[in-house]
Amino acid sequence: MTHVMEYIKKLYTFSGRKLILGIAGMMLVSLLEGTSILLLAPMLSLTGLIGPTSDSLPFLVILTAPIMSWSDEQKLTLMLGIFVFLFALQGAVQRHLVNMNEQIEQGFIRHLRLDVYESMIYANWSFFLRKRRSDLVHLMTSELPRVSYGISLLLGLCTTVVFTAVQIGFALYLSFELTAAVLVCGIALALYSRQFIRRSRKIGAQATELSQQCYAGITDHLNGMKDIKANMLEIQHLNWFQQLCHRLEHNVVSFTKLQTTSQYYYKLASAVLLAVFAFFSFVVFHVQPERLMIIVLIFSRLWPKFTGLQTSWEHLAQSAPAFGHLSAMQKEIQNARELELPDMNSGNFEHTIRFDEAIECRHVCYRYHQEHHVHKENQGHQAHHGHEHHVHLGNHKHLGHPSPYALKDIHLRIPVHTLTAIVGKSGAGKSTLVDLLIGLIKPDQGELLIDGKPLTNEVVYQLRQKVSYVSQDPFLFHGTLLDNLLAAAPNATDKQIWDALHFSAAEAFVRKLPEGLDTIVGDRGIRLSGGERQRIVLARAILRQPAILILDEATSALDSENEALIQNALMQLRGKMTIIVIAHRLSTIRHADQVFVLDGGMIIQRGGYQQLASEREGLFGKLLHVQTGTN
Ligand SMILES: Nc1ncnc2c1ncn2[C@@H]1O[C@H](COP(=O)(O)OP(=O)(O)OP(=O)(O)O)[C@@H](O)[C@H]1O
Repeated sequence: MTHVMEYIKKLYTFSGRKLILGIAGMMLVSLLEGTSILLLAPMLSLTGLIGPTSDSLPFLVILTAPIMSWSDEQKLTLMLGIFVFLFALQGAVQRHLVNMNEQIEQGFIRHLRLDVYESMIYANWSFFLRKRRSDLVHLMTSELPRVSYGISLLLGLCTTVVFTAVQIGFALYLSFELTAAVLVCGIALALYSRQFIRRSRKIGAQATELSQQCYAGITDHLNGMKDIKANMLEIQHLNWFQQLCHRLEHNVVSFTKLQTTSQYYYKLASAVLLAVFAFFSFVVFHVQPERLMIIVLIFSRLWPKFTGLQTSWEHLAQSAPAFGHLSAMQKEIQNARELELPDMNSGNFEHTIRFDEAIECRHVCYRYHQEHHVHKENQGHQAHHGHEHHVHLGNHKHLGHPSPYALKDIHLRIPVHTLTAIVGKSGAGKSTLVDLLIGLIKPDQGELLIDGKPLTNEVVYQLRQKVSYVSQDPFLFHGTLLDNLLAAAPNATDKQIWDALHFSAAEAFVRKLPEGLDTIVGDRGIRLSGGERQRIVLARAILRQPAILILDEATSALDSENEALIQNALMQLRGKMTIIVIAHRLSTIRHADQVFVLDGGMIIQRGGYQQLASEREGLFGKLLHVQTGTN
């Protein structure tokens, strides 16, 4: 419950006085309701249902003294009038408070949701490398609503506690001994019911784990649907999902069973207690009927409150693991925060880097942390066998041996307005080097310089503002072609858009589409071919008019004709833009000003294309030989 307390504090910080006001208001409502119940006694007395009450209910004497001379009819009218007034007032105040509480609750949830999303979006890239995307989706769409529900329960619980306390006060006034006896029984039952709370928490923890697995599995399956279908793996995935569904079902049913059991105990206790009280009141204490009637009335209102408190508490305990999970994730996300994003459009934003000389790497080393590998293994287990998934929260926890260096002693200089090519075998470290050049990951050793100045946290966003990066796995979101293009440059004109499409050799195919720029591209651009997707993403990159254009295997899916068109377009940008190209097809980098050849995370060759091509014993020469078949 520590995490629940943490969020109560946050709620108080967020809502401030309103929260206290809400609780105070609820006290007033309880008071009004209590008073209106007390009024039942004089009413019953007036109607003759119960006898004279002066001895047993002293407050009646005080209440009825000023109207003693009135006729019974007048007294009853007044009593009924007050009764209706109190109930109406109580209803109105309650209505207002319920609305206010809902506003507090929803406002807090909005604040929480935005806070998590904002921290997530500003978390560094390393965070995303070690986290499963589905876990983040799960957090936002499943755990947050559970926390929201928990907060709503908590507010309800506060209200019920206040309400019950006030009613206990009235009951104590009416009959101290009997109310005390009810309280002792209530407390005894609550203590006995602690086991239900413990079990609720356990069920809640299971619910978190199962729903996390469900999100992860479904995401994996949907992402790999083509492979699943093509390799006829449907049955395996269906079996896995069936098992998970059984566990989810069992989880929910167990919680309902637990709740109905505890409610049954409370009901049973209520009947037994009422019978025992009635018996002792009549036979042993000889309590007058009117007092007994009021006590029964209060008991029948008080006991359901106890039951309600128990039920809410169990629900809260069931949601508590979601609070714990959210809290841990929030801390981890906060720790991974890259830096505050400056307001680029504000007049105060100062561009301290100009990038008019070069980007340099000086003796840079980098390695992915070992936990990534562990994480990858877990993903497989989790998706297919439902094994428990251990997530390391807070500070990085390194398991096993450190992973090998993905980059070792990288020393290079990329002058502005040149075309630089990075080549090497698969896994050589090319993409890692590019991630490093744009500050997505930070070197473990060595440094990165822009125009001779270190690339610090403060300037990394300035650098990225100047970069357009086309990754190996280009991303298009579900929307029209135009939406996707405008995402990068919202103010681009029609001409700029068509120029960019022309540049990326996409103009012809877009013009042929029946819907043109209004064509919906589907999830991740699934309705386009691989090559079409690459060309649209390239157009989008150009539309930003970047100072640095980075193409990571950006034309790998293109036919030679379209690739040649793009090569020509890139040639025209030479001298105007800094271009960094990662390519497997060496023919595409023939015009590069300089080439770096990577192997095992190290630069093993560097120089001009022709120079490297002539070094036949070098890796570049060998790769070229394999690709062109020349000697
Ligand atoms: N997220 C990651 N976690 C752990 N190791 C990684 C991660 N990404 C890459 N690696 C490892 O770092 C090394 C370099 O990978 P990188 O992706 O930079 O190679 P690459 O030269 O771009 O390969 P390719 O040409 O196949 O894209 C590889 O050994 C790879 O297994």
